[in-house]
Amino acid sequence: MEKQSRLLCSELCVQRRLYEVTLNCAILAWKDIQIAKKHTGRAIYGAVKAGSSCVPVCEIIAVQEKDDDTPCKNTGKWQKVPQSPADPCQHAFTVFYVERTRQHCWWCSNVTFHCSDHSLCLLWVQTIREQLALLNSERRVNYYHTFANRPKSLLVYINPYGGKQRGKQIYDHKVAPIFSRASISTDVIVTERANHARDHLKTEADLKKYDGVVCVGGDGMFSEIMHGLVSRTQQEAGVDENSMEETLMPCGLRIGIIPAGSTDCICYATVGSNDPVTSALHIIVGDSQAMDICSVHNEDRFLRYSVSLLGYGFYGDVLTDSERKRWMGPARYDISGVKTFLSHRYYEGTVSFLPAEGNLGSPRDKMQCRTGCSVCRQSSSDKLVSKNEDSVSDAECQDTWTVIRGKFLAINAASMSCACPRSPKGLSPSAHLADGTTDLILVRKCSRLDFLRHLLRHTNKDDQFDHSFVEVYRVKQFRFSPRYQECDSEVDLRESGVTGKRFLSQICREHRACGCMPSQSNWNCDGEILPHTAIQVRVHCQLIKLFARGIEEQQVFEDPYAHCAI
Ligand SMILES: Nc1ncnc2c1ncn2[C@@H]1O[C@H](COP(=O)(O)OP(=O)(O)OP(=O)(O)O)[C@@H](O)[C@H]1O
Repeated sequence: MEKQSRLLCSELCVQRRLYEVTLNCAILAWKDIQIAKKHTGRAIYGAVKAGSSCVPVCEIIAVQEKDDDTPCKNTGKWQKVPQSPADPCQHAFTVFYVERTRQHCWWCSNVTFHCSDHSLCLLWVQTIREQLALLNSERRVNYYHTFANRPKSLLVYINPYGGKQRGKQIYDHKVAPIFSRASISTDVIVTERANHARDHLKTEADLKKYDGVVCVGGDGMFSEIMHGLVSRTQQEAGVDENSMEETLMPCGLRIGIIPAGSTDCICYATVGSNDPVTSALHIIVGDSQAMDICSVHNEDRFLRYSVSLLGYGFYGDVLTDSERKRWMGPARYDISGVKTFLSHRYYEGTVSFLPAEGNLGSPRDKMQCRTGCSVCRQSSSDKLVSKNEDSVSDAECQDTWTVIRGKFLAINAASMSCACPRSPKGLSPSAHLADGTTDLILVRKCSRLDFLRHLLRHTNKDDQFDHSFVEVYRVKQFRFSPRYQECDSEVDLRESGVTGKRFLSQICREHRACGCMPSQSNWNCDGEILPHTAIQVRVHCQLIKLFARGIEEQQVFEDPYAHCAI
């Protein structure tokens, strides 16, 4: 690692012990002078070992000069302000910074440095602020990651009814105070109805005023925001969303997710936790994680975008059933899951897909998408090259489509691992967030016991694809058509939201041969039911960016002082 030249180095007090405090453009480090004399061992980042600690400048949230008459931050108690000019605690400044805790969670820690000289105190505050300001004017790389600009102004949408209906409380108590500490200005809109945020983003919002959009809610709320932003971007670029062939325009604004829903899968897959403070800190430090989006069409009609799961058969049926049990709360997913499993329905149809080529790995290569993922980085540079060279488009590769007909218990397309606390590995553990592909998983008709074995493997270490009745492909596009084509009356029923008994009885009337087994399932598109079963799906590489950095690997840090050129 390249050594950085020192900007400041002073002897300052922390809790009345003398520390050598050093700042360079990458790191702020402080070392207990007495302890350091005794120990020469290596220190672990973020932990106070052998009396030394450090924090990367890009993870400093703010620095504040401490008023003499405020309570001491470190003890929370009021302390007498020393009068003697020689008192080393007379002037102080506090640095707020990111500290990692358990399981990818972050929290806002702080340390207060004291000194006797006011001008020295001011110099430290000013120099740290200058370094933070530089983060906005240049892209910096820390140990693992390139940082984009920190946001200064955000548009925040809060769903007050998501999850346990605590969205507003979570934002007001946990997020707003740290945004304000980091001097981020916000315009907050508490939604009044479903699709309020989507419609506002699509038509009204003055997006030029903001550096990002924040969604406080669950996956459904995120989907609203993503649809609003993607559609607005296409409108402004004159791109027709109904045309499958059009290349969609990437969105300029990043999206932050403050988790306040029931499942918060997208947040979990992109940050590694569903903790609101962690997400707020990722927003403040200006993280940037690109993400693919699938467009879903029926013929020449755009239906929806998807970022996580498109599921037909099992997951479609679970969602359809659970929608009728909304009054049960989150328990409905378990009940509908068991019911759907016991009904053991299979569906006939044809799946065609365009396989991913090149260095995009395979769904079974056990390469997990993590911060700075090399597969996603490669896709990003491939995307740039193909844009510049106008290379072979997917449309010219028509002859490589693969066609599979059969009876399926489930057809799933996972554009990310879909890991969540219930299924820590997710539906496709090696799926990538931003490689321009989706993992198409076909579970063919099999016995109930075999299907149960497959489902259980989502929760243990065994390979869930290692069954004769499961196939998995990494694809760029796919199509599905059910064996029994849907008639207009079925689509009308779905679109008008009439589901349940009436819908099933309609199908059973039309396909008497199947007894009470419906001939078609529904597509579950990121938790929404699609009105059509015959769909065409195309993955758009890195169409949006989130204020996230993907899931960080277990950290092994080097000696912070190695970077300080001390
Ligand atoms: N003010 C509102 N009133 C009613 N519904 C709303 C409102 N604002 C947003 N919604 C809708 O509520 C739905 C569910 O919200 P959200 O995703 O935040 O929570 P959830 O469903 O509990 O969590 P998850 O999606 O993670 O399971 C979203 O689809 C969104 O469109």
